[in-house]
Amino acid sequence: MQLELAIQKRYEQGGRRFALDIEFGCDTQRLVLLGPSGSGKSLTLKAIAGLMTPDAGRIRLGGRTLFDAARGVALPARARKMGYLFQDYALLPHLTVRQNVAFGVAGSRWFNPSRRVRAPEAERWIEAFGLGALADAYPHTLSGGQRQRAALARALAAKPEALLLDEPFAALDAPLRAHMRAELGELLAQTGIPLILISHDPDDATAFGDTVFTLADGRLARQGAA
Ligand SMILES: Nc1ncnc2c1ncn2[C@@H]1O[C@H](COP(=O)(O)OP(=O)(O)OP(=O)(O)O)[C@@H](O)[C@H]1O
Repeated sequence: MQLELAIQKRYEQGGRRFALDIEFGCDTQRLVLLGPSGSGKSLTLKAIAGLMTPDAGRIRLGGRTLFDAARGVALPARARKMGYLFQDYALLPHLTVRQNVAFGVAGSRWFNPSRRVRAPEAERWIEAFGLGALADAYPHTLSGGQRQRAALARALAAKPEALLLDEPFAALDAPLRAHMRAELGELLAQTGIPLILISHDPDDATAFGDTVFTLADGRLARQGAA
């Protein structure tokens, strides 16, 4: 993955100010952005996904210009084809695991997959994450780890250009966290899908940080973990 990013964004609201001013380049398959709460990690990830528009700068990924303020380029989020996973897993609560994963395959928010239909691409990921026995279950009946697996299956079923993960293991207990890290590592190696992961946890940098950048107060504080 070749990622070049240089973005600026200012917020001023109710007397609070935040200025994001980040610039880095990376050419490894896996990138981890570390930093304390409020350092600008989620904003940076959202800018890559197309969910936040910087005031200035540019973002290029794999030779594609996703954003270039000076040239008036800002690809819409859907055209960027990122598998973005929020902290809260973002499964659709009224759909079963199978329907949630199939929703990822269809890649359209207007598509309403039937409970009976089995899309081969969805079944592949349900299988890969060991979710077969839970395929007809609804998200509120699953454990944190099971929801995490279902959300990852859904994101990967859409064949994303890159997987963008926001604190993916924060809600899991320590043994499950280690297990999910290993599982995700294997899947990334098998599929070759690039990963950008943001976290507070230095163990995520050890596991996935081919390149690690540490942010502090909206800026790049250093290359590597603290
Ligand atoms: N829409 C917004 N309007 C105003 N300020 C915002 C907005 N979005 C984010 N911020 C501010 O930008 C700063 C960085 O936020 P960001 O979500 O990127 O932090 P983070 O490093 O991901 O933190 P955490 O680890 O807690 O998720 C915070 O101080 C936040 O309050």
